Amino acid sequence: MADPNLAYLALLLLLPLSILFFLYLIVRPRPVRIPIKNRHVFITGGSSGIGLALAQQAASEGARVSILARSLDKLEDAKQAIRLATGVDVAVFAADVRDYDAVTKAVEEAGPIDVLIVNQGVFVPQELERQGLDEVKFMVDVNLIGAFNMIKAALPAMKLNRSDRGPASIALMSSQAGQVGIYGYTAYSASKFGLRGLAEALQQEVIADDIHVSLIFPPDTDTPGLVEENKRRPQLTAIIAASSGAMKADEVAMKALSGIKSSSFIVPCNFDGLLLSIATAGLSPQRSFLMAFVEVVATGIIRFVALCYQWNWCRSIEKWTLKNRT
Ligand SMILES: NC(=O)C1=CN([C@@H]2O[C@H](COP(=O)(O)OP(=O)(O)OC[C@H]3O[C@@H](n4cnc5c(N)ncnc54)[C@H](OP(=O)(O)O)[C@@H]3O)[C@@H](O)[C@H]2O)C=CC1
Ligand SMILES: CCCCCCCCCCCCCCCC(=O)[C@@H](N)CO
Repeated sequence: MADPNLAYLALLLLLPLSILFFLYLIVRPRPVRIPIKNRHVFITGGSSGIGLALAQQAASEGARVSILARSLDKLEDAKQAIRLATGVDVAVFAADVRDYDAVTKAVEEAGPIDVLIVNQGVFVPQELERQGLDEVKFMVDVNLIGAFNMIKAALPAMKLNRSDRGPASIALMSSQAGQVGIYGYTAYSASKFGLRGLAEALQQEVIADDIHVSLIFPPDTDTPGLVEENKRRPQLTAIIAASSGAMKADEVAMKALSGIKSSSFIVPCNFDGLLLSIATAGLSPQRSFLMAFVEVVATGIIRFVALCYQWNWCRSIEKWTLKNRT
């Protein structure tokens, strides 16, 4: 005689397994591998911090690498550093991403791109009430409009002969502050949230051309940019941002590159980032059926954890305000 407990157990196992199988059937777009070796990787903001680490890793994996930034001096220094570390020469392009004509010229000179990494970014933290609109516009222009300029300039040649050249990637460097708004980051968070809208819509437009979009979400990362930022970061910004541990530029570059290679749409960089990505999954594509399963099962409990973070942040703001109000 069959044990009824066993029957319950079988049912209990059957439910998650069938959800898993269902997700395996339906996740779209399907994951693809995006090779790096012998391909043209073009990195904006490639002369410093995360971009420089990405350029170095891509070069050491056998890619043909181009880097773009404003200062030619910093580009030449980066080129030298990459040559020393890898023995590989990268091509450098001095242009401001806010200048569409300059960017178009650079992209034409560099030749058709297989992997475009839009990584340039500026961050000037400040309460909106105290921040000038010039700084607000600066961040939106460089971080968001700069991404539009780069993609518009690169896309036509990226699409050309794609079927002979294999799958391509457009990766955008967002930030955890592009998944949750943080005190002192009104303009910065808006620019980075903006990249998400751009990326979700763009992925639908270019999937038929075998182009795969990735959005990367690093926490605080030890770079020259962060050193500058820290000189004027409001205390509360630092307190709240410390909710996610800091990373090294090399670690972020490694996570980013492996996310790009596996064509992941959302690329978190650490464990808090993974929780954050599940909490904010929304209607983004998820190419991994395993991650899709984790999202389906864990979203409720992670929302609970997210509300605890909000509670904690609000408490920090209250305490800080009490202490600093005369
Ligand atoms: N460091 C951090 O804590 C985090 C950073 N990020 C994001 O990662 C990206 C890289 O940050 P990070 O490595 O710290 O930055 P850095 O400040 O160290 O480097 C920024 C790079 O972007 C270039 N750049 C800046 N403005 C422009 C422009 N208008 N046109 C072309 N290039 C430009 C810089 O060169 P030049 O000045 O010569 O133009 C430099 O190469 C940014 O998008 C940032 O928002 C995300 C999360 C955390
Ligand atoms: C559901 C559970 C969630 C748990 C984790 C939440 C952690 C959020 C921390 C956000 C930190 C934002 C840092 C931005 C860094 C950056 O972009 C700058 N250094 C550049 O300006």
